Amino acid sequence: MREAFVDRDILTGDDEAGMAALAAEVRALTEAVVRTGVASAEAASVAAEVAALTARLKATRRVHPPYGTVGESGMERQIANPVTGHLNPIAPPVDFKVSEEGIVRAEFTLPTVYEGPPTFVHGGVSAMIMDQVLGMAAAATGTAGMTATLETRYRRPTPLGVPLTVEAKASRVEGRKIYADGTICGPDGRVTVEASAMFIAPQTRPGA
Ligand SMILES: CCCCCCCCCCCCCC(=O)SCCNC(=O)CCNC(=O)[C@H](O)C(C)(C)COP(=O)(O)OP(=O)(O)OC[C@H]1O[C@@H](n2cnc3c(N)ncnc32)[C@H](O)[C@@H]1OP(=O)(O)O
Repeated sequence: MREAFVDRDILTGDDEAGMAALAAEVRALTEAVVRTGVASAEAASVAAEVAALTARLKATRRVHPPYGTVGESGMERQIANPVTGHLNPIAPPVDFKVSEEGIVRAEFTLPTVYEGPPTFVHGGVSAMIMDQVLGMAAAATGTAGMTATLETRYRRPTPLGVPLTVEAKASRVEGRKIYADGTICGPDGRVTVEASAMFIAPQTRPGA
C-alpha cells in the first residue's frame, strides 16, 4: 500500500484542470443517464458513442490514479478520492475546509444519482461521506489513520437536491487510536446523520 501511495503521477495546473473538467462532464452525463426519458434506440446510440469515448481515454493508462500537488494540510492530494476528488466522476465532490481548531466542514448538495429511499440520500453514501470527514478530522490532529470502526446513526432521512452541511472533529488521541465525531445537517439545521469513528495510525517500524 505504501508503494502505491508514493508511486503516483502528480498533476498540476492545466493538466489537473482539464481532467477535472472531464470528470465534471462525466458527472453530468451520469445524472443525465439516471434521469433521461429518451427511447431505447436513442439510449443504444448514445451508449455506442460513450463506448467510443471510453476507448479514447483507455488509449493510455496510468498504473494508479494521479495525485495533485500537496495542499496546505496535505489532504488535497487525493484528487481521485470518491468523496472529495474533482478528478473522480463518482465524487459529488465535497470540498472540505479545515479550521485551525481542527473542525472539518463542508456544504454540499447531492443529486439524484445518490438516491436510496425515494427522494432521500442512500445511507451508504452518507456513511462514505462521514468516513471521509471523520478521517480528515483525525488527520487534522497530525496523525492520519485507517478506519477501524465507523458507527452511523441515521436520525432523519437526508434530502437530495438541497444544501447540506457536514462537520467533524477529533475528540481524543490514545496512542495510535484517534477518535472523531461528526454530523450531517439538513437545510433547516437539524441533524440527519451522526457518526463516530476510530482510526488507527500505521505502526512505525524501527528504522522506517
Ligand atoms: C494524501 C492524503 C493523505 C492524508 C489523508 C487524510 C484524510 C484521509 C481521509 C480518508 C478517510 C477514509 C479512510 C478509509 O476509508 S480507510 C479504509 C477502511 N479501513 C480499512 O480498510 C482498515 C482495515 N484494517 C486494517 O488495516 C487494520 O485492521 C488496522 C490498521 C485497522 C489495525 O491493524 P493493526 O495491525 O495496526 O492493529 P493492531 O492489531 O496492532 O491493534 C492496535 C490496537 O487497535 C485495536 N484494533 C485494531 N483493529 C480494531 C478494530 N477494527 N476495531 C477496534 N479496535 C481495533 C487493537 O485491539 C489494538 O488495541 P490495544 O490492544 O492496543 O488497545
